[in-house]
Amino acid sequence: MLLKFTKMHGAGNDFVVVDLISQRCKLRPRDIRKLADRRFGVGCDQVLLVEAPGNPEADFRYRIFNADGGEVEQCGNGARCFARFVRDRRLTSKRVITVETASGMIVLRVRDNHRVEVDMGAPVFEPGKIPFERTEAAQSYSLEIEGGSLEIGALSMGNPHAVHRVEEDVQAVDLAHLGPLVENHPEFPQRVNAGFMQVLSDSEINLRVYERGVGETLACGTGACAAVVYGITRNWLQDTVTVNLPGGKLSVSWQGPGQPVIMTGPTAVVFEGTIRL
Ligand SMILES: N[C@H](CCC[C@H](N)C(=O)O)C(=O)O
Repeated sequence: MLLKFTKMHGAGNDFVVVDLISQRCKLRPRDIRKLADRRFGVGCDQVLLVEAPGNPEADFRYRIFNADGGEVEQCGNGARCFARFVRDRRLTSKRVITVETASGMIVLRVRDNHRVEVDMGAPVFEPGKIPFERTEAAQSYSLEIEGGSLEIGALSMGNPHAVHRVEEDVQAVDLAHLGPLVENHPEFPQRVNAGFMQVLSDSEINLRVYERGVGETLACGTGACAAVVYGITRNWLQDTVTVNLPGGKLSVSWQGPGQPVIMTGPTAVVFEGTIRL
């Protein structure tokens, strides 16, 4: 089977985007893994599928698959690239695009210079909905790791996040060692994205994310949202924050519980291609 795709990235978090409206084909997990494979395929952190909506309120359905082939609920950097992709391919001329995802509806607003603003919806703190095996929601939790403990915030942005504040330079964190220990911690039954943030001021953080199903990525949109929400709940941050990630900067705003998290950032098209699956 020949499949047309577009390679894109949002602040270095890279994607293979496939229009399944114009091309009718069924992708199995092994096809997703091949698309994402950086040697035997195209190579990306996530594969994004563009489909016709099931919900009449939505313009499109947006499905997200990690490089390991697993389908996930949300991808913030991918949502921005999704908006650019559907307009570049003339699937819509709208600048405000409503999209159906596995974790609910999100709204994409196309801004200038290929930047896109995403209403990511409200964060969820109930442990059972993250999911995180604790009985009570708390501002922070002590996670037992290798005989020690890590203080984390835990919340869902549609997908699960654990965020730890480091006092030192975030570049000094041994993410290759700590990341998988958090990602696969038994108290996160669907695994978790592990964020490590360094607070520079009440309006700027450095962040690195070891993503569930991928490993460390150059940027994580939902991870940036989760880190800012955690920082605001701990009174370390005010309501609009610049998030410096290894691959670029995102702007994240949140006005408090029950309110949506608004994330704005860049999109880039790298190349278009056809792959034989
Ligand atoms: N690895 C994430 C999905 C992609 C999230 C990230 N790329 C973003 O921009 O939000 C998960 O398993 O929940």
